[in-house]
Amino acid sequence: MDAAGKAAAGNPAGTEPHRSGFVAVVGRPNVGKSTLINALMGTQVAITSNRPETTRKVIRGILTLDNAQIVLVDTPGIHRPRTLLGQRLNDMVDASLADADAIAFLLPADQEIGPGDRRILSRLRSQFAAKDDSGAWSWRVPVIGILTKIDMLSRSQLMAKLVEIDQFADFTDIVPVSALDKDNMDEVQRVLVEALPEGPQLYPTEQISEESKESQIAELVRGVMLEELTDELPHSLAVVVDSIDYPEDEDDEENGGEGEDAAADDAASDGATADAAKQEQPTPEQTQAPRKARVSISIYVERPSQKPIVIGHKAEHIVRVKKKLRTPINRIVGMKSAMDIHVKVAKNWQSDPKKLDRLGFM
Ligand SMILES: Nc1nc2c(ncn2[C@@H]2O[C@H](COP(=O)(O)OP(=O)(O)OP(=O)(O)O)[C@@H](O)[C@H]2O)c(=O)[nH]1
Repeated sequence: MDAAGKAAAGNPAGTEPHRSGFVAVVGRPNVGKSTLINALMGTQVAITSNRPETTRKVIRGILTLDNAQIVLVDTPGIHRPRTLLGQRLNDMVDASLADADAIAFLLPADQEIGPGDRRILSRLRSQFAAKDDSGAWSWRVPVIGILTKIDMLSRSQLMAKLVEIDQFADFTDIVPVSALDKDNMDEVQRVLVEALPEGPQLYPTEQISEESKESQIAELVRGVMLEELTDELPHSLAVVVDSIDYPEDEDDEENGGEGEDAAADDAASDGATADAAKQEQPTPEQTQAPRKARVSISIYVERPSQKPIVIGHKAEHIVRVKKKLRTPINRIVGMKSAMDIHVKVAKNWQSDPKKLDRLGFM
């Protein structure tokens, strides 16, 4: 009996029980996890980019409906760890899977099922499935196969793809979707709700994310930076929001002083960063406008040679990041804000446990 059948059987009066729980969204890099979560949420909670492995933190979107609350756990791309960072990312995936009530396994319509998908499947099976006497796998939690990006397929290709996915794993259900075209989103939502156990609302209705303001801003800055950098820099970029100072905190001398020192350090190190530092100096307008929050952001690269690439000619990347993110950051901070962005070098941070801790990859 499916989840809906069970619910109806246990609920003779016919009123739908309230359901709630965690849905782990898994899939290989670039499969469309963030886009799907955003489309389900109807608001920007997870970053998207056309480059793989942009999702480095587990971000939860909390979707509150009349009959259910779905807590979406976005996972970093599951991949073979090559660095300590890779290992920690995989640990995060384990942690977000461990308390999952259901799993949404995303497979892209525009690519063949490949070794990456098989690796995820075997990992899910080892944690969530058992083989019965006949050799068939049965899941301990519902595992929904979601075929993403179906706008890229013709109708006949779609049918063939659904058959292929059906043969790939014993999914509890399979739903085709295009998050980009908002095609079949209602069905995804319905199937996810049905996969969840009965339970009360877990978070207040107005809460859409468990992320702190600092992490939300850091993710946004990182996403826009990756778009800016196209192919120039690999994923050796980490972003940390050091502080958000509201106007009443502005006379906190320690924070203000640190920001200026960092800008001065940047200026001293090379010409390109001097431009950026100039951009970072508060303008007279900023210093006279105390009703702005001050957001202090550090962007870490692994080598000094990467700094000018990140900053760009005449600090063009920094300027564009600020321009693109002004409105979303004002919204997160809750008032008008000014960004101080400093580009710093943390040598080999991807392999240094202490640096990883400091950069938030605990
Ligand atoms: N055509 C099409 N493209 C999509 C769709 N959903 C996502 N994409 C594109 O696929 C790319 C990757 O999407 P993301 O949502 O960032 O993928 P992700 O799985 O979160 O990626 P990682 O963070 O690397 O794990 C982006 O260029 C999206 O615009 C879709 O429904 N249709």
